[in-house]
Amino acid sequence: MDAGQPEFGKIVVFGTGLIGGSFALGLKAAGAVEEVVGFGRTPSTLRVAQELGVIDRAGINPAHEIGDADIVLVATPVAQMPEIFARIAPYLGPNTIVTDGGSTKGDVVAAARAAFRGHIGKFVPAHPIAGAENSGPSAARHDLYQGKKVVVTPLDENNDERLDRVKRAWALCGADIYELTPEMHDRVFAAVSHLPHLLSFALVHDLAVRDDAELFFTFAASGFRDFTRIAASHPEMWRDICLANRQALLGELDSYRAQLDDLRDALDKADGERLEDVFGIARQARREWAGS
Ligand SMILES: NC(=O)c1ccc[n+]([C@@H]2O[C@H](COP(=O)([O-])OP(=O)(O)OC[C@H]3O[C@@H](n4cnc5c(N)ncnc54)[C@H](O)[C@@H]3O)[C@@H](O)[C@H]2O)c1
Ligand SMILES: O=C(O)C(=O)C[C@]1(C(=O)O)C=C[C@@H](O)C=C1
Repeated sequence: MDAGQPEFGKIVVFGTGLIGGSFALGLKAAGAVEEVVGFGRTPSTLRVAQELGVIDRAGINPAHEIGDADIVLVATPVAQMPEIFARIAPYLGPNTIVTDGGSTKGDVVAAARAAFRGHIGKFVPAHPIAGAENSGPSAARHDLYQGKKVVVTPLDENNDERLDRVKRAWALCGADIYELTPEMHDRVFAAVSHLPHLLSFALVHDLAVRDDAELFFTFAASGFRDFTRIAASHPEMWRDICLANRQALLGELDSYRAQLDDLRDALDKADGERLEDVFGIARQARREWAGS
Protein backbone atom coordinates (compact mmCIF):
# COMPACT_ATOMS: atom_id res chain seq x y z
CA MET A 1 0.00 0.00 0.00
CA ASP A 2 1.41 3.44 -0.97
CA ALA A 3 1.62 6.09 1.71
CA GLY A 4 -1.53 8.19 1.52
CA GLN A 5 -3.30 5.63 -0.61
CA PRO A 6 -6.61 4.36 0.87
CA GLU A 7 -6.49 0.72 2.00
CA PHE A 8 -9.54 -0.14 -0.07
CA GLY A 9 -10.22 0.88 -3.64
CA LYS A 10 -13.83 0.26 -4.58
CA ILE A 11 -16.45 -0.84 -2.05
CA VAL A 12 -19.86 -1.87 -3.36
CA VAL A 13 -22.80 -1.72 -0.94
CA PHE A 14 -26.14 -3.42 -1.56
CA GLY A 15 -28.60 -1.73 0.80
CA THR A 16 -27.36 1.75 1.63
CA GLY A 17 -29.39 2.12 4.83
CA LEU A 18 -28.36 2.27 8.49
CA ILE A 19 -25.92 -0.65 8.42
CA GLY A 20 -24.53 -0.41 4.86
CA GLY A 21 -24.48 3.38 4.94
CA SER A 22 -22.67 3.50 8.28
CA PHE A 23 -20.05 1.05 6.98
CA ALA A 24 -19.46 3.32 3.99
CA LEU A 25 -19.31 6.47 6.13
CA GLY A 26 -17.04 4.79 8.69
CA LEU A 27 -14.52 3.79 6.00
CA LYS A 28 -14.72 7.22 4.42
CA ALA A 29 -14.13 8.92 7.79
CA ALA A 30 -11.04 6.72 8.22
CA GLY A 31 -9.80 7.75 4.75
CA ALA A 32 -9.76 4.05 3.93
CA VAL A 33 -11.76 3.87 0.71
CA GLU A 34 -11.43 5.43 -2.72
CA GLU A 35 -14.96 4.97 -3.99
CA VAL A 36 -18.27 3.66 -2.67
CA VAL A 37 -20.84 2.41 -5.18
CA GLY A 38 -24.37 1.73 -3.96
CA PHE A 39 -27.11 -0.60 -5.18
CA GLY A 40 -30.62 -0.20 -3.83
CA ARG A 41 -34.20 -1.26 -4.23
CA THR A 42 -35.49 2.20 -5.08
CA PRO A 43 -33.79 5.04 -7.00
CA SER A 44 -34.98 7.59 -4.41
CA THR A 45 -33.05 5.84 -1.60
CA LEU A 46 -29.89 5.83 -3.69
CA ARG A 47 -30.41 9.51 -4.52
CA VAL A 48 -30.65 10.36 -0.80
CA ALA A 49 -27.59 8.18 -0.07
CA GLN A 50 -25.62 10.08 -2.71
CA GLU A 51 -26.84 13.50 -1.53
CA LEU A 52 -25.74 12.64 2.01
CA GLY A 53 -22.30 11.52 0.80
CA VAL A 54 -22.93 7.93 1.91
CA ILE A 55 -22.16 6.67 -1.60
CA ASP A 56 -20.23 8.31 -4.42
CA ARG A 57 -22.48 6.97 -7.12
CA ALA A 58 -25.31 4.53 -7.76
CA GLY A 59 -24.46 1.31 -9.54
CA ILE A 60 -26.59 0.30 -12.50
CA ASN A 61 -25.34 -3.11 -13.55
CA PRO A 62 -23.58 -5.55 -11.20
CA ALA A 63 -21.74 -6.95 -14.22
CA HIS A 64 -19.78 -3.67 -14.39
CA GLU A 65 -19.17 -3.13 -10.68
CA ILE A 66 -18.40 -6.42 -8.91
CA GLY A 67 -15.29 -7.73 -10.67
CA ASP A 68 -12.97 -4.89 -9.59
CA ALA A 69 -14.52 -4.29 -6.16
CA ASP A 70 -12.36 -4.95 -3.09
CA ILE A 71 -15.33 -5.61 -0.84
CA VAL A 72 -19.01 -6.12 -1.62
CA LEU A 73 -21.14 -5.60 1.50
CA VAL A 74 -24.70 -6.91 1.36
CA ALA A 75 -26.69 -5.01 3.98
CA THR A 76 -30.29 -5.54 2.97
CA PRO A 77 -32.99 -7.37 4.97
CA VAL A 78 -31.81 -10.99 5.14
CA ALA A 79 -34.59 -12.41 2.91
CA GLN A 80 -33.26 -10.25 0.04
CA MET A 81 -29.80 -11.76 0.23
CA PRO A 82 -30.28 -15.05 -1.69
CA GLU A 83 -31.36 -13.17 -4.82
CA ILE A 84 -28.57 -10.58 -4.48
CA PHE A 85 -25.93 -13.31 -4.02
CA ALA A 86 -27.25 -15.05 -7.14
CA ARG A 87 -27.11 -11.76 -9.10
CA ILE A 88 -23.50 -11.02 -8.21
CA ALA A 89 -22.09 -14.57 -8.23
CA PRO A 90 -21.20 -14.62 -11.96
CA TYR A 91 -19.11 -11.45 -11.67
CA LEU A 92 -16.80 -12.06 -8.69
CA GLY A 93 -13.23 -11.05 -9.56
CA PRO A 94 -10.06 -12.77 -8.31
CA ASN A 95 -9.74 -10.25 -5.47
CA THR A 96 -13.39 -9.60 -4.72
CA ILE A 97 -14.49 -10.40 -1.18
CA VAL A 98 -18.20 -10.51 -0.36
CA THR A 99 -19.44 -9.97 3.17
CA ASP A 100 -22.77 -9.14 4.79
CA GLY A 101 -24.23 -7.32 7.76
CA GLY A 102 -27.24 -9.57 8.34
CA SER A 103 -28.56 -10.23 11.84
CA THR A 104 -28.81 -13.98 11.24
CA LYS A 105 -26.06 -16.20 9.95
CA GLY A 106 -27.29 -19.78 9.31
CA ASP A 107 -29.69 -18.74 6.55
CA VAL A 108 -27.27 -16.23 5.04
CA VAL A 109 -24.43 -18.77 4.90
CA ALA A 110 -26.76 -21.34 3.28
CA ALA A 111 -27.83 -18.79 0.66
CA ALA A 112 -24.21 -17.84 -0.01
CA ARG A 113 -23.19 -21.49 -0.42
CA ALA A 114 -26.02 -22.03 -2.92
CA ALA A 115 -25.06 -18.97 -4.97
CA PHE A 116 -21.25 -18.91 -4.78
CA ARG A 117 -20.63 -22.69 -4.83
CA GLY A 118 -16.93 -23.25 -5.60
CA HIS A 119 -16.23 -19.58 -4.80
CA ILE A 120 -17.74 -19.72 -1.30
CA GLY A 121 -14.30 -18.96 0.17
CA LYS A 122 -14.77 -15.40 -1.12
CA PHE A 123 -17.74 -14.93 1.21
CA VAL A 124 -16.92 -13.91 4.80
CA PRO A 125 -20.11 -13.66 6.92
CA ALA A 126 -20.32 -10.91 9.52
CA HIS A 127 -22.76 -9.14 11.82
CA PRO A 128 -22.21 -5.72 13.40
CA ILE A 129 -23.72 -5.65 16.88
CA ALA A 130 -24.70 -2.05 16.64
CA GLY A 131 -27.82 -0.47 15.35
CA ALA A 132 -30.85 1.60 16.05
CA GLU A 133 -34.59 1.64 15.59
CA ASN A 134 -34.13 4.06 12.68
CA SER A 135 -33.50 2.98 9.13
CA GLY A 136 -32.57 4.25 5.68
CA PRO A 137 -29.57 6.26 4.49
CA SER A 138 -30.48 9.26 6.63
CA ALA A 139 -30.00 7.09 9.74
CA ALA A 140 -26.43 6.16 8.71
CA ARG A 141 -23.63 7.52 10.91
CA HIS A 142 -19.86 7.44 10.48
CA ASP A 143 -19.39 6.52 14.15
CA LEU A 144 -22.09 3.85 14.50
CA TYR A 145 -19.52 1.08 14.93
CA GLN A 146 -17.06 2.94 17.20
CA GLY A 147 -16.38 0.73 20.21
CA LYS A 148 -19.05 -1.76 19.15
CA LYS A 149 -18.64 -5.48 18.46
CA VAL A 150 -18.67 -7.10 15.04
CA VAL A 151 -19.12 -10.87 15.04
CA VAL A 152 -17.49 -12.66 12.12
CA THR A 153 -18.58 -16.28 11.55
CA PRO A 154 -15.75 -17.63 9.38
CA LEU A 155 -16.25 -20.53 7.00
CA ASP A 156 -13.75 -23.38 6.62
CA GLU A 157 -13.22 -22.17 3.05
CA ASN A 158 -12.18 -18.63 4.08
CA ASN A 159 -8.44 -18.12 3.86
CA ASP A 160 -6.68 -15.88 6.38
CA GLU A 161 -6.12 -13.08 3.90
CA ARG A 162 -9.83 -12.67 3.11
CA LEU A 163 -10.81 -13.04 6.73
CA ASP A 164 -8.28 -10.41 7.75
CA ARG A 165 -9.44 -7.98 5.05
CA VAL A 166 -13.03 -8.12 6.30
CA LYS A 167 -11.96 -7.80 9.93
CA ARG A 168 -9.71 -4.90 8.97
CA ALA A 169 -12.56 -3.06 7.22
CA TRP A 170 -14.77 -3.31 10.32
CA ALA A 171 -11.83 -2.37 12.58
CA LEU A 172 -11.30 0.76 10.47
CA CYS A 173 -14.93 1.63 11.28
CA GLY A 174 -13.93 1.48 14.95
CA ALA A 175 -15.29 -1.97 15.82
CA ASP A 176 -13.88 -4.73 18.01
CA ILE A 177 -13.92 -8.05 16.21
CA TYR A 178 -15.17 -11.37 17.64
CA GLU A 179 -15.63 -14.81 16.12
CA LEU A 180 -18.47 -17.32 16.57
CA THR A 181 -19.71 -20.24 14.51
CA PRO A 182 -22.89 -19.41 12.58
CA GLU A 183 -24.83 -21.86 14.80
CA MET A 184 -23.58 -20.34 18.04
CA HIS A 185 -24.25 -16.87 16.66
CA ASP A 186 -27.89 -17.64 15.88
CA ARG A 187 -28.45 -19.27 19.27
CA VAL A 188 -27.01 -16.30 21.15
CA PHE A 189 -28.79 -13.59 19.18
CA ALA A 190 -32.13 -15.41 19.34
CA ALA A 191 -31.91 -14.86 23.10
CA VAL A 192 -30.40 -11.39 23.41
CA SER A 193 -31.71 -9.61 20.32
CA HIS A 194 -34.45 -11.42 18.41
CA LEU A 195 -36.58 -12.36 21.44
CA PRO A 196 -36.43 -8.85 22.99
CA HIS A 197 -37.60 -7.36 19.70
CA LEU A 198 -40.47 -9.85 19.45
CA LEU A 199 -41.54 -9.06 23.02
CA SER A 200 -41.34 -5.33 22.49
CA PHE A 201 -43.43 -5.51 19.30
CA ALA A 202 -45.91 -7.76 21.14
CA LEU A 203 -46.39 -5.38 24.06
CA VAL A 204 -46.91 -2.30 21.89
CA HIS A 205 -49.21 -4.21 19.54
CA ASP A 206 -51.30 -5.46 22.44
CA LEU A 207 -51.93 -1.88 23.55
CA ALA A 208 -52.18 -0.34 20.08
CA VAL A 209 -55.13 -2.51 18.99
CA ARG A 210 -57.24 -1.72 22.05
CA ASP A 211 -60.22 0.59 21.54
CA ASP A 212 -58.92 2.82 24.32
CA ALA A 213 -55.24 2.65 23.27
CA GLU A 214 -54.88 6.42 23.48
CA LEU A 215 -55.58 6.38 27.20
CA PHE A 216 -52.62 4.05 27.78
CA PHE A 217 -50.22 5.84 25.45
CA THR A 218 -51.10 9.18 27.07
CA PHE A 219 -49.77 8.04 30.42
CA ALA A 220 -46.99 5.68 29.32
CA ALA A 221 -43.71 7.02 30.68
CA SER A 222 -40.00 6.25 30.78
CA GLY A 223 -40.30 2.57 31.75
CA PHE A 224 -42.52 2.00 28.73
CA ARG A 225 -40.18 4.11 26.58
CA ASP A 226 -37.14 2.02 27.57
CA PHE A 227 -38.91 -1.29 27.07
CA THR A 228 -40.40 -0.35 23.69
CA ARG A 229 -37.78 1.75 21.86
CA ILE A 230 -37.02 -1.22 19.64
CA ALA A 231 -40.70 -1.67 18.70
CA ALA A 232 -40.12 1.35 16.41
CA SER A 233 -37.75 -0.81 14.33
CA HIS A 234 -38.30 -1.80 10.71
CA PRO A 235 -41.07 -4.44 10.37
CA GLU A 236 -39.71 -6.03 7.18
CA MET A 237 -36.24 -6.40 8.65
CA TRP A 238 -37.61 -8.01 11.82
CA ARG A 239 -40.02 -10.26 9.93
CA ASP A 240 -37.05 -11.62 8.00
CA ILE A 241 -34.89 -12.08 11.12
CA CYS A 242 -37.64 -13.87 13.05
CA LEU A 243 -38.39 -16.22 10.17
CA ALA A 244 -34.73 -16.88 9.37
CA ASN A 245 -33.94 -17.81 12.98
CA ARG A 246 -37.32 -19.24 13.89
CA GLN A 247 -36.14 -22.54 15.39
CA ALA A 248 -33.82 -20.87 17.89
CA LEU A 249 -36.37 -18.11 18.47
CA LEU A 250 -39.15 -20.60 19.17
CA GLY A 251 -36.90 -22.25 21.77
CA GLU A 252 -36.24 -18.90 23.46
CA LEU A 253 -39.93 -17.99 23.31
CA ASP A 254 -40.88 -21.26 25.01
CA SER A 255 -38.32 -20.67 27.72
CA TYR A 256 -39.63 -17.11 28.23
CA ARG A 257 -43.22 -18.37 28.39
CA ALA A 258 -42.18 -20.80 31.12
CA GLN A 259 -40.66 -17.84 32.99
CA LEU A 260 -43.88 -15.86 32.56
CA ASP A 261 -45.94 -18.84 33.74
CA ASP A 262 -43.77 -19.02 36.84
CA LEU A 263 -44.33 -15.33 37.55
CA ARG A 264 -48.05 -15.66 36.82
CA ASP A 265 -48.26 -18.50 39.27
CA ALA A 266 -46.44 -16.45 41.91
CA LEU A 267 -48.82 -13.52 41.33
CA ASP A 268 -51.84 -15.79 41.45
CA LYS A 269 -50.70 -17.17 44.78
CA ALA A 270 -49.63 -13.72 46.01
CA ASP A 271 -46.18 -15.28 46.50
CA GLY A 272 -44.15 -12.12 47.11
CA GLU A 273 -41.07 -14.08 48.09
CA ARG A 274 -40.90 -15.75 44.67
CA LEU A 275 -41.43 -12.43 42.88
CA GLU A 276 -38.68 -10.76 44.87
CA ASP A 277 -36.36 -13.71 44.26
CA VAL A 278 -36.77 -13.50 40.49
CA PHE A 279 -36.56 -9.70 40.44
CA GLY A 280 -33.46 -9.79 42.65
CA ILE A 281 -31.55 -12.24 40.45
CA ALA A 282 -32.55 -10.28 37.35
CA ARG A 283 -31.56 -6.95 38.91
CA GLN A 284 -28.11 -8.19 39.88
CA ALA A 285 -27.48 -9.75 36.46
CA ARG A 286 -28.65 -6.60 34.66
CA ARG A 287 -26.47 -4.34 36.82
CA GLU A 288 -23.40 -6.54 36.39
CA TRP A 289 -23.95 -6.68 32.62
CA ALA A 290 -24.42 -2.91 32.32
CA GLY A 291 -21.56 -2.17 34.72
CA SER A 292 -23.67 -0.09 37.05
N1 LIG B 1 -30.97 -2.04 12.31
C1 LIG B 1 -30.13 -2.67 13.13
O1 LIG B 1 -30.08 -2.37 14.32
C2 LIG B 1 -29.24 -3.76 12.58
C3 LIG B 1 -28.10 -4.09 13.29
C4 LIG B 1 -27.25 -5.08 12.78
C5 LIG B 1 -27.55 -5.72 11.59
N2 LIG B 1 -28.69 -5.36 10.92
C6 LIG B 1 -28.95 -6.06 9.64
O2 LIG B 1 -28.48 -5.23 8.61
C7 LIG B 1 -29.28 -5.36 7.45
C8 LIG B 1 -29.77 -3.98 7.03
O3 LIG B 1 -30.50 -3.39 8.08
P1 LIG B 1 -30.62 -1.81 8.20
O4 LIG B 1 -30.99 -1.52 9.61
O5 LIG B 1 -29.47 -1.14 7.55
O6 LIG B 1 -31.92 -1.58 7.30
P2 LIG B 1 -32.28 -0.27 6.44
O7 LIG B 1 -33.72 -0.39 6.13
O8 LIG B 1 -31.78 0.95 7.10
O9 LIG B 1 -31.41 -0.49 5.11
C9 LIG B 1 -31.64 -1.54 4.23
C10 LIG B 1 -31.60 -0.99 2.83
O10 LIG B 1 -31.65 -2.09 1.91
C11 LIG B 1 -32.42 -1.67 0.80
N3 LIG B 1 -32.87 -2.86 0.09
C12 LIG B 1 -33.90 -3.68 0.40
N4 LIG B 1 -33.98 -4.68 -0.50
C13 LIG B 1 -32.98 -4.49 -1.39
C14 LIG B 1 -32.53 -5.18 -2.54
N5 LIG B 1 -33.17 -6.28 -2.96
N6 LIG B 1 -31.46 -4.70 -3.21
C15 LIG B 1 -30.81 -3.60 -2.78
N7 LIG B 1 -31.19 -2.88 -1.70
C16 LIG B 1 -32.25 -3.34 -1.01
C17 LIG B 1 -33.53 -0.85 1.42
O11 LIG B 1 -34.14 -0.02 0.47
C18 LIG B 1 -32.77 -0.08 2.50
O12 LIG B 1 -32.28 1.14 2.00
C19 LIG B 1 -30.38 -6.34 7.81
O13 LIG B 1 -30.02 -7.61 7.33
C20 LIG B 1 -30.40 -6.35 9.32
O14 LIG B 1 -30.82 -7.60 9.82
C21 LIG B 1 -29.52 -4.39 11.36
O1 LIG C 1 -30.13 -0.70 19.07
C1 LIG C 1 -31.02 -1.25 18.45
O2 LIG C 1 -32.04 -0.66 18.11
C2 LIG C 1 -30.88 -2.64 18.07
O3 LIG C 1 -31.87 -3.30 18.03
C3 LIG C 1 -29.58 -3.19 17.71
C4 LIG C 1 -29.51 -4.69 17.59
C5 LIG C 1 -29.75 -5.32 18.98
O4 LIG C 1 -29.03 -4.96 19.90
O5 LIG C 1 -30.64 -6.15 19.11
C6 LIG C 1 -30.50 -5.17 16.62
C7 LIG C 1 -30.23 -6.06 15.66
C8 LIG C 1 -28.91 -6.46 15.39
O6 LIG C 1 -28.72 -7.40 14.49
C9 LIG C 1 -27.88 -5.97 16.22
C10 LIG C 1 -28.15 -5.04 17.16
